[in-house]
Amino acid sequence: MRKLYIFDTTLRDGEQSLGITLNVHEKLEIARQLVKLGVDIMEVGFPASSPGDFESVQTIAKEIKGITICGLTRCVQKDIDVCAESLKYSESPRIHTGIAVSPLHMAKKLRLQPEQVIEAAVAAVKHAKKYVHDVEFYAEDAFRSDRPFLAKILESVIAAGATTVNIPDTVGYATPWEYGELISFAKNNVKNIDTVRISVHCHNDLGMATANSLAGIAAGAEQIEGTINGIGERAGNTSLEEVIMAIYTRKQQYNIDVNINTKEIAATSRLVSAITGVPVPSHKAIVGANAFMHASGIHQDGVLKEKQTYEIIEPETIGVPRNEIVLSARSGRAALKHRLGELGYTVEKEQIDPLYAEFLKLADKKKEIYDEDLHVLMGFNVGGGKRIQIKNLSVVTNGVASATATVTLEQAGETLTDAATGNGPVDAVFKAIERITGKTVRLIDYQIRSVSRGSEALGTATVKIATADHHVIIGRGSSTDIIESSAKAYADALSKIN
Ligand SMILES: CC(=O)SCCNC(=O)CCNC(=O)[C@H](O)C(C)(C)COP(=O)(O)OP(=O)(O)OC[C@H]1O[C@@H](n2cnc3c(N)ncnc32)[C@H](O)[C@@H]1OP(=O)(O)O
Ligand SMILES: CC(C)C(=O)C(=O)O
Repeated sequence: MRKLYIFDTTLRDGEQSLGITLNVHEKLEIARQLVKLGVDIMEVGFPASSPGDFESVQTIAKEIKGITICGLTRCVQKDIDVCAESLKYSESPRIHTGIAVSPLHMAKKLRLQPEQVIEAAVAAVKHAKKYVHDVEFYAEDAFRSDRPFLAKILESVIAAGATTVNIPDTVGYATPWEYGELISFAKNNVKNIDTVRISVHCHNDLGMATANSLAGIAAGAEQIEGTINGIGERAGNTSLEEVIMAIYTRKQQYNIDVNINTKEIAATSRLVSAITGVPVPSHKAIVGANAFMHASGIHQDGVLKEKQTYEIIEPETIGVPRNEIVLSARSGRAALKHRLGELGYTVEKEQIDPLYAEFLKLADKKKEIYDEDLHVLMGFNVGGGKRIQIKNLSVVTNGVASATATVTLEQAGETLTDAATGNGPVDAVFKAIERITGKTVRLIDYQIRSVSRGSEALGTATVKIATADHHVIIGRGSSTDIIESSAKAYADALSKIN
């Protein structure tokens, strides 16, 4: 069976999604989960882009072992030097360098002649080879390139030492049959292509990234690049979980396999969504909340008679266990621990009592506790070591555009109370928290959404703030009361300011 290499770029191209900036701790947490998932290569940043990204790549290169760690560069010597420096401690470093190859990009963006582009590409690959053996070359906007020129530049970089060639559909313009043809073209027309690995990298502008990637794989590509939940520049990248499960589910027919621990897919998707603040649509393939729900009578009847009538993937395969026990305020620690275990959480002995207390508080407000509630409970209340914790709050609204909030919070072991007015309840709460903590920030974004089911569904608030030195920080908080969620989210964000 042919092996397909999985190249995850959640921490590079995924982070290029509008509004996402991850700090080193957040990137490291996702990187650790990607190891559990079993990806073959992870691209973790563009080290020359900022000192923060350099630090993230360097930290991941130091901490994450047993997997290839990759950094992106332009065909610019300084980018490559910085990238090599950031990857210095990796056991298996890869430099991913490249340049645009379409007539449009070369003429209008790079303002270079095609021959100059080839020179820059060859020089970059040779320069990267001075540092690492494993050099991937990307031919940006390859889908809109002139094919003879594409063949020429790929031959040149292979001769210069590239070990993988990436043939992207940078702007998501291809259709599956055309993208398959592009990969076949490269296989049949580029000298020595069989000495390197071909990689596919697709964007989702026309909603075809997964289909195009599969067409590329069918045409002979050995590596697929994508992101968890499909996040990325503009309409996003190929969703890795979709390609992985398409290959996994149909491996007998296509004779291709992936070396992925599929049981970690749901957990990885949840973590990426929680850390980036980008929600997963409920109908999203594989990881959407409804992906394994059967709503209409004929389907339910079919599934009860034989699961396979409407189920092509068993939810357990991606780490979503079937639920046979109902959790409520009448459940005990054993049932709670059992279900959390099924959902993939390890609960230490000393965690169970505080966790159970939180569980009961929630269960008293809700009839039934769903898995989504448990994920929130685990994410926000256990082992988080949050330094600012909301203890109490009350809000009085005085007309349509004015409110007064009184907040009590715990910060560094002290319990503090203050009040503030604002142009609405949430604004007043945020101002009261700022007064107590003495931290003044700029609110860039604020969102609230329901994350569970039932009449008292949990609302999760996500706030994005910018500090005076322009660091962007995301905070989250959940409660059945949306003002409390908002307060918790704000406190969570302020807790992360150094
Ligand atoms: C398709 C992709 O996803 S590519 C990856 C995108 N990622 C990023 O852009 C990372 C974040 N970017 C950055 O931090 C900055 O843009 C930097 C550090 C890379 C460059 O910053 P600056 O030096 O200020 O350049 P700026 O961004 O204004 O313009 C890009 C320059 O690189 C050139 N360039 C673009 N791509 C390449 C390339 N692959 N190889 C060589 N040169 C390139 C452009 O032509 C332009 O050159 P010019 O200034 O001579 O016109
Ligand atoms: C940098 C390259 C690989 C890229 O992201 C693209 O072409 O979309």
